[in-house]
Amino acid sequence: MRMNEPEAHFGTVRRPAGPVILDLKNISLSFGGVKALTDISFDVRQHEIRAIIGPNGAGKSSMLNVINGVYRPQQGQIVYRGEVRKNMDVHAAAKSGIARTFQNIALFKGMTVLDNIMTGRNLKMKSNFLLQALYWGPARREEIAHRIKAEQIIDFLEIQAIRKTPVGRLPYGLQKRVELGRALAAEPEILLLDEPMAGMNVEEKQDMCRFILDVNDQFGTTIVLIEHDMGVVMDISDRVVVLDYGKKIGDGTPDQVRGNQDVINAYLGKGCA
Ligand SMILES: Nc1ncnc2c1ncn2[C@@H]1O[C@H](COP(=O)(O)OP(=O)(O)OP(=O)(O)O)[C@@H](O)[C@H]1O
Repeated sequence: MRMNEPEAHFGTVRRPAGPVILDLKNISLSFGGVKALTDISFDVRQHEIRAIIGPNGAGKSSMLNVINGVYRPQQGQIVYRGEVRKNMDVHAAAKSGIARTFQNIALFKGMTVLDNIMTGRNLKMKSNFLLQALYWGPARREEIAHRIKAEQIIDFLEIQAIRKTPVGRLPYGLQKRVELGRALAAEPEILLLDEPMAGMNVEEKQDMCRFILDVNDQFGTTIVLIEHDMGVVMDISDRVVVLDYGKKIGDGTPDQVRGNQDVINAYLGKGCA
């Protein structure tokens, strides 16, 4: 639907998707006797918004955890930016430009919004611990540069008014926005979002949709997201992959997936369309 030509969404014009940036080939992952993923293959194109959907326990979070190196699949291959990734761990994934948010917010609740977003810059910091502790010379200049970047993200996400507020005091929807900000602070090439709208009211969902589309459009960030709200998924995604019991049962544009009988059956069977 939106692979080759930009379309208007929430008032923005989408940039066209580029070449394949992430290729997942025949991924299988088990936990003891539980098969979380069985022979899953799909790819992600540069700049696209790629959704992973499926009923509870389908393997969606496991898939994200494979992509960012939390889990190592027993079988299969991951090709990122044309290179087969071996022994990927979370740190290596983050360093190579893959950032994520979590289903349950993972922020430092006692710290301010600004400080939480600054933690997202850690991987970009070059000066050593001693220089940072002394706040001297290069460390000071670096800190200032990182703060400027953090402030730009705060402006982009329209959270200037709460930049000094401890995150734990914020309503849930704003905490989710701060979490997005922290992931953006790493300037990722691929952003993995695990249920970015979970627990939000309609207005908060609309805001989050707009920010996801703006991130994708203005920074060119490739986005892979898990989301249960079908309206949102079908509205903002370029392509959707559907999992059920750890197997892939559908893959295509929102229209193709909507008309896929296996997908309809899986959702009707679980009663959560
Ligand atoms: N760390 C783990 N140890 C054991 N089993 C796990 C682990 N993580 C996931 N599983 C199992 O793998 C399967 C897929 O789980 P996963 O959380 O990936 O599904 P999901 O589609 O994200 O579900 P939900 O929508 O409920 O979050 C489930 O049967 C789950 O119990």
